[in-house]
Amino acid sequence: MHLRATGQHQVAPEVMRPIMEVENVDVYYGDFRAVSEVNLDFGLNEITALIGPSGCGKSTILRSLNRMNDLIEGARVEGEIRFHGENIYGKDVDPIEVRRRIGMVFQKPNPFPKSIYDNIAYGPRVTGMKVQSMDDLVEDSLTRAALWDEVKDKLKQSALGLSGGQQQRLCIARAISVRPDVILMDEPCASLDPIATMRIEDLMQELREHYTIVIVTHNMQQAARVADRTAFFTAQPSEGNGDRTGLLVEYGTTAQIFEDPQDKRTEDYISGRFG
Ligand SMILES: Nc1ncnc2c1ncn2[C@@H]1O[C@H](COP(=O)(O)OP(=O)(O)OP(=O)(O)O)[C@@H](O)[C@H]1O
Repeated sequence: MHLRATGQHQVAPEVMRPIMEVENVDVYYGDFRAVSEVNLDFGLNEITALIGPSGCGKSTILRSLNRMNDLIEGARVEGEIRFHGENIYGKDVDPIEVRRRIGMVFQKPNPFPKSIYDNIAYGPRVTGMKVQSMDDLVEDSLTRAALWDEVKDKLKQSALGLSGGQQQRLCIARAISVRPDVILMDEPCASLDPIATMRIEDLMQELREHYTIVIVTHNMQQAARVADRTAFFTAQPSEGNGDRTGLLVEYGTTAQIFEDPQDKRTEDYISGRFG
């Protein structure tokens, strides 16, 4: 039995307008090759889901998209990842600027132990962004993250007093505040209840009007609901030392991946026979 793809993906254009291109990418942790030869484009204003069994390298690839892996000792990316045509690993590229333009939201909401207002204002301040009115920027970011109405009367209160779902929307607002083009989400709903999860999924559909989203999810129904395109990864023993290396098996529109998978490994995974 296949999951039916039910989300906005049905309108995914056949011809993608790529904003990011991943070309022949291998990612290593020391000598260990965690993922191998990934080729993948991300379409402008699309939601792309990365799915696959545990350990296949989804988070590793996601972190390489905004040079977050730079912060992990021993991590190394080979190949090219282009953003608006420019290699983000190029010699003169500032990784801080890369992370501003390609923001990230993590599995566990991680607001700063500061006020709601300061959580949003922090990024623009430390990056020296020119801001006409910080109040307006805070309101705009919280509105875009569908949180403004719930917090507008308590902006000076600690962000840690918010519910998990609100904290995650705050983290999305924080990512938005520095005006990124792309938002990477690493299992953003993993710690949330079904209602909070639904709010984030609805929010993602609103955000894709203005942003490109790449989401790692364990939840295939979620990929089927939200993503325009889906990439299925798996991990296979590599020759020699028995390590398992992640690889991209199949990439297509979400409808194609879930309803007409071309590779048996994809079919087995989405039909629950594996993983
Ligand atoms: N910081 C690290 N140092 C060394 N190895 C790592 C590190 N992070 C991940 N790995 C290894 O890289 C491989 C891919 O891990 P990764 O977390 O990217 O997979 P994943 O598909 O996101 O898994 P999960 O779904 O369980 O989160 C695994 O073998 C993992 O053990």
